[in-house]
Amino acid sequence: MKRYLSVWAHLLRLSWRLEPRLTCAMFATLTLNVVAVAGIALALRAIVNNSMHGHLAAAVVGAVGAAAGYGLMSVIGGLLGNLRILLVERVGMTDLQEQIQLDIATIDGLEHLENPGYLDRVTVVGGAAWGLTDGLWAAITTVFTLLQLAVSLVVLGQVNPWLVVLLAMAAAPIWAGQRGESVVRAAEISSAEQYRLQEHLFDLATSAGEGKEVRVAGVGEQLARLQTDAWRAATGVRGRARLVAALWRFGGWSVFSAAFVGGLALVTHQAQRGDGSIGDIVLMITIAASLRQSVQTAVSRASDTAGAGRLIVPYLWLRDHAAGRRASRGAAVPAPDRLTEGIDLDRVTYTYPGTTAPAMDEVSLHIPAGSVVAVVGEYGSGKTTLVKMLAKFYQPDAGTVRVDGTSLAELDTDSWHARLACAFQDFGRFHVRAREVVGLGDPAFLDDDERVRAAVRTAEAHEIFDRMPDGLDTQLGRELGGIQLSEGQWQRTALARASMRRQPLLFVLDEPTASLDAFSEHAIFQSYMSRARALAAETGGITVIVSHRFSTVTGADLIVVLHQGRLAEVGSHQELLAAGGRYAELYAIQGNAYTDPSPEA
Ligand SMILES: Nc1ncnc2c1ncn2[C@@H]1O[C@H](COP(=O)(O)OP(=O)(O)OP(=O)(O)O)[C@@H](O)[C@H]1O
Repeated sequence: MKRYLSVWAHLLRLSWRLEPRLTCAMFATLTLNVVAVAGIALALRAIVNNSMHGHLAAAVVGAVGAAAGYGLMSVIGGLLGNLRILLVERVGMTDLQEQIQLDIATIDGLEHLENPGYLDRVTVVGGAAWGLTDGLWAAITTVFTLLQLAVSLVVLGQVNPWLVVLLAMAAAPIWAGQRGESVVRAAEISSAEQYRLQEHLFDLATSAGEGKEVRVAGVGEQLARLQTDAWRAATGVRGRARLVAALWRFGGWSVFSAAFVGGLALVTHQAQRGDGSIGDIVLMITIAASLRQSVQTAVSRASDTAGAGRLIVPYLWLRDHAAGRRASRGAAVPAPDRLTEGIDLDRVTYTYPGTTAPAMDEVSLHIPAGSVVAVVGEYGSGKTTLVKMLAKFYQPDAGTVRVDGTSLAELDTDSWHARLACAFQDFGRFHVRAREVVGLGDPAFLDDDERVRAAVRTAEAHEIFDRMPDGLDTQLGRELGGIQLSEGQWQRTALARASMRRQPLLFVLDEPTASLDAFSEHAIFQSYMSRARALAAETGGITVIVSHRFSTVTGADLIVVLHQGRLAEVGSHQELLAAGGRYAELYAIQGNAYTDPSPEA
């Protein structure tokens, strides 16, 4: 509870710091709302009683008070809603959202983005800024609405203590409404499958992709019939549930109306007996009419507060996780200027969270400075995991990765990342301008068009960029009104991005040509081989190429063969062929597959 309150307190301080005037206006409006209803009711009573007793001046004062109260009431509702939205937009969606995004984007490693247990929380908290800030104002509004109810009850209680029962009765329509809603929700859940089915059938019948098969098979009519049946089944269940919900609401309102009539009779009787006044009747009607709305507001804002409470747990988890990761960095050693020895893996073992088999199993390997290393192996043998380990995206469960003798765990992550250049298999498709899609590879040179163009040339991507309608200003991605690229073209943009850093200590190409044709692949490997040699001479930088196609990596200094997370073999192409082991076998199979015409062909 203390930690929950600390989050609300933090958000309130944030609101005060960023938007002091809006925050004050919000509190002022809430305070006016507390007294408005009771004030109007008292003013109306004063008008009636004073008019009846001929006190004209006092009746006029009451009328002015009532008019002011009604004026206030008519703006307060809209004002509260608008102020709330403004505060959420200007505080939650700016500062808090930025802080959440920063935490997610700067946590060391990838576990929080890959491990399903973490990912669920990251997904929730990633979109939580609105709900959290709104939750603060929901909690404050709940408190003020309860105060408003308390004031109204005190005023009613003065007329007749039994009228306090009206409050409980005002909750009846709300309770019955919620019962009805839960019936509708249950019906929606039970008919969700039929509903999804009819949506799916509709998509099948109307989309271009499946439309081809639908026409060839001639099943258009059947699909339309099935879709209608599924629609009827889903809406039938939902329609009946809405009817039940309407009955619940009717029942709830009947209870409140009965209590209202009872209250009216009581106050009227009191007035007839001379214990009360006609003004009391007007006062009671005014307050009772607003009771249901106030209870409704208190209930719905309290439930919004509880809803936001569910966001607090993942939000606090993210804050703690990010802080813990930052603290565990310790006194980090900066990355070296150049590599002299190289990178060593010493019995490195790693199992992905939530899995049982290690993706890297006691891998020991020396990668000399300045070398070109090819990592090969079947699907799922651990190639990408190895390069991610070198990039310090994961901490080994056991064993150590050393860079020129310093454990990667001790190296400052940011400074190591600043000396990496990577084109990953699951490359990013950034919907930004052409200049940025490449320049983001080295933000320090984002606006350096010459450097961007050089990276484009290195990635052999100039043909794509030359054809862009607005050159480097071209927007990419159709959703943003930009041009659409093919998979191969997106991959080239990733390669160009990875080519922005001129002097990386580690240059990773993880299946950089998987979406490209054989001709492009050959040209790219030639280009990157000579770049790797230049890099080796300048900084002792290592180039790691992951590939399925053995024929493309024969020129590497060192070929690392992985099998089920273990190091199967390591050596040069010639050494591995001579050894006649797994590499030689797989190389022969791939060679035959490319050269032998298949019998069916
Ligand atoms: N994020 C992850 N969470 C859980 N398991 C993972 C994750 N990434 C990879 N794995 C598992 O780890 C093993 C090694 O995967 P990895 O991607 O390193 O293999 P790979 O050799 O690069 O495969 P491919 O050639 O298909 O890219 C596989 O069994 C894979 O299913």
